[in-house]
Amino acid sequence: MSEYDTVSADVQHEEEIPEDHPRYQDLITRHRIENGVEKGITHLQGMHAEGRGSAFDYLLGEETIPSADAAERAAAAHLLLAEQPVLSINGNVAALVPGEMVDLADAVDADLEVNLFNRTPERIEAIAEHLREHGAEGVKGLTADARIPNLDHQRAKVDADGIYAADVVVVPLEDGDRAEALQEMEKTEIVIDLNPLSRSPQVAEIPIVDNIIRAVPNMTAHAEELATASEAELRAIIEEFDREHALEAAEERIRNGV
Ligand SMILES: Nc1ncnc2c1ncn2[C@@H]1O[C@H](COP(=O)(O)OP(=O)(O)OP(=O)(O)O)[C@@H](O)[C@H]1O
Ligand SMILES: CC(C)(COP(=O)(O)O)[C@@H](O)C(=O)O
Ligand code: BAL
Repeated sequence: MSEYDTVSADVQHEEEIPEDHPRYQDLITRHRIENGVEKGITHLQGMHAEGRGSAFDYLLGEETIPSADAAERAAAAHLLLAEQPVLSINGNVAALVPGEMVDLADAVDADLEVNLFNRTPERIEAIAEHLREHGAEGVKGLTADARIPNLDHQRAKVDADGIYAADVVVVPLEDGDRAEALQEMEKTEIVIDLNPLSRSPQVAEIPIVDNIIRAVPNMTAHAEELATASEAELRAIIEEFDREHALEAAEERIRNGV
């Protein structure tokens, strides 16, 4: 029996959730994680991670705060300027925003790479297939012929022509150790994480403190709007972005509601 067999098969479908429920988006999110576990793409621990994120989102007011929108615009600018951008996909990301990640990859000409903390061949293949079902053409992460230096564990496994070679990497819902190790490789790291105190946003050049469900479509919208911007304009957007302010503004909203 696999760990997934212990999860109830009685998973509600999204369309059964009343749209006028005041916490509709949070309910949808929970159900997507539950469905991800059922399908073998999300690890059971993904539910704990979702619970942590959900608590922070509640305190943020379940909205994209202005500093997060600025971070999402700066992230789009970085991705458009990148030579080899890669979007990292774990089991939670695959369950929550598969089509949206494919759209972002298309908008900025990035690769998608499956990169897991709880790595198994079955989950890697199931996630790659799930992304393909949502329109992805080439999915990286299956070759795993390179290692992130100074990082023990399965989570160090990456593709030599993917995350290993990337100049800009989007790492949503990332663990702090891997975020730090990628930072040491001198990559421009864009982290999406609802906890501004988590180690990952703390080390990222662009910390996005927002729910991935809102952040990714907003990054794509910014990228589409900036598609014809000059290099100087994109660099100015990046220059203007203040990462310390973004982290402080998110913490202030969570602690004091302002
Ligand atoms: N839907 C979501 N959107 C954005 N962030 C989320 C979402 N769901 C969960 N998170 C965040 O993703 C992170 C996943 O946890 P993870 O174990 O990878 O990091 P951690 O151990 O909490 O922190 P650290 O980065 O210090 O290791 C948590 O910080 C959680 O708040
Ligand atoms: C559950 C997860 C957020 C992702 O795990 P995976 O899909 O295996 O990369 C993990 O990093 C954790 O915090 O426990
Ligand atoms: N994400 C798995 C546990 C951690 O290192 O945060």
